[in-house]
Amino acid sequence: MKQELIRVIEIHYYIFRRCLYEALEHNKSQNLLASKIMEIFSSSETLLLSSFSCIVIVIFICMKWILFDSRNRKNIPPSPQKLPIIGNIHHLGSSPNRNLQILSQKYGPLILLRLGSIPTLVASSAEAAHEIMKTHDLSFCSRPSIFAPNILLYGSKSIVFSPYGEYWRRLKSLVVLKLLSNIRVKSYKKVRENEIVHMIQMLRESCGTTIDMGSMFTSLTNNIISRIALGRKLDGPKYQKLLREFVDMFSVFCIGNYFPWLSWVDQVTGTVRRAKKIAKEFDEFLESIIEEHVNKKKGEDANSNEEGEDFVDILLDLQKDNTSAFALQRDTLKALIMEAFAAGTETTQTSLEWAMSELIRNPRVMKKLQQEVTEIAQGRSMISEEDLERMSYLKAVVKESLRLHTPFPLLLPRESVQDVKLMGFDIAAGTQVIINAWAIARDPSLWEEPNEFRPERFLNNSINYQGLHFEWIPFGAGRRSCPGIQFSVPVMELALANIVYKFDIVLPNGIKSEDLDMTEAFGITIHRKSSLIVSVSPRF
Ligand code: HEM
Repeated sequence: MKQELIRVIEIHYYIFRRCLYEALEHNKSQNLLASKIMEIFSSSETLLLSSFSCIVIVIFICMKWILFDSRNRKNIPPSPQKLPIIGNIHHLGSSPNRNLQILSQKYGPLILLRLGSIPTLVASSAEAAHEIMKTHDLSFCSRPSIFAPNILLYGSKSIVFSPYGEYWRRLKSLVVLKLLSNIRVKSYKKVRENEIVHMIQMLRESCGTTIDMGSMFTSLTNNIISRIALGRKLDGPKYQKLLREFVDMFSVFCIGNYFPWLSWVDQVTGTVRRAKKIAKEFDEFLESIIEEHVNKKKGEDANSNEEGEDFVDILLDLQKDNTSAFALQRDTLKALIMEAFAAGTETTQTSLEWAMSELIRNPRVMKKLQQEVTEIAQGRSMISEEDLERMSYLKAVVKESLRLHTPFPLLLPRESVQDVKLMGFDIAAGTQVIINAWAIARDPSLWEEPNEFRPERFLNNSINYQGLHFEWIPFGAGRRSCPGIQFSVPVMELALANIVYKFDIVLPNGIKSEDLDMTEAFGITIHRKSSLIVSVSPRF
């Protein structure tokens, strides 16, 4: 090695001298200068100096060599073949959860993809999920910067897409303690029950004809969230449309999400303009709602709203609270309200639609559920939230449906904040992380007959919503887990219990229940591709 180094220095020094000589020789008029320079160059000090610079160059080369070698020695998770420029984007296809499941069967539970220019780790086993969201939760607790929330949520000022840090911590604890606490969510019981009565009325009116259950569940969840968040319903097709566009914007393809340096293309394609237009309209609407609340508070009749305080009321009070360590800016307030719509409506609506689809396709389960709710209701006109506690089969139905139809099949992307060793692999800081919760929930080594709808598997076991059992994580786990569980689960349970209690449900035009189309469509959530059109008839 030493000999080689000396030889390299000698050769470089010789070549350097030769080149200089040739270059100067070329220009005859500079001959004198050439010989002068060569003279200087041949002096012993210069020899020393140039030898030193050659050594520096060689050390630099060796360092690079060593570094490159150590990088090579790093244990990187397996990767399927990449295409030039796009990397592995083509592997996602139109059903990323299914396609990534297939890849994991070939390459193992941890795969490293390159989506455009973004290194992306995909985890597809309960063990990998446990390692990421529990053992190394702190290393994987950030979120990547994504186009839609940057525009729609005031530069990602809400919780979901905030990078990990003090701002996110304070905001999350504020929301968990003030907006989505157990007591607070219970206080909205009247709103939920009231909207369920309204939905049952719609179903009753549809008897003798058909009804689109998906649209009905959309109205139910929109009404509940808007009454709780804003104090009133989003009446009129204008706001319904705006809300639809707002939610849809989160699943629009943006080149900037894969190639940050190409985000200008999203300007050219009009995606940015469209998002800004929606954000502006939503902002104007929220401003008018906030003004309404401020004016109402001025004429303070504290309990004038019979539904109690809504989210805007609570947040405005927090804004005025000088004792709070966290100054709540107006944009943050609006981002939190928008987030409730973005995170809470489509997820709950989709879950309800899938649960109802599975009940229709599985008459045995439907019958068993109807027996349970009828027994507990004891002839009362409606099932109340208090009744739900005793409905263990209903709870199992909801959990089983969330297992087969995890609304966010890949959860929400995370990002590593530091280099970390994960199951023997080296994961670099800044790697995007996807957890295929859908694949885990259908893993045959964890679930018997995983593609069957069998609520019984959730009876008499301890799997709960808290994200402690990594084979079933529809709400995520760890620091970034969903704070909206207590908000959405009672809505799903109450809606399903009352529908199956009051009605028998069949598919129209004599379509057999087992022929119900269950094709999935991938968007912000995984939802039914076709509408769920049914006929209902009263049970008594
Ligand atoms: C069926 C209904 C719902 C499902 C399946 C669901 C699922 C999820 C999932 C998978 C995550 C990411 C967890 C992770 O990264 O580990 C999440 C985050 C979140 N969810 Fe939900 N969610 C639902 C309803 C709601 C509701 C009703 C709200 C609020 C009203 C809500 C607010 C949030 C927020 C704020 C976060 C971000 C947490 C963070 O980044 O720290 N979710 N949700």
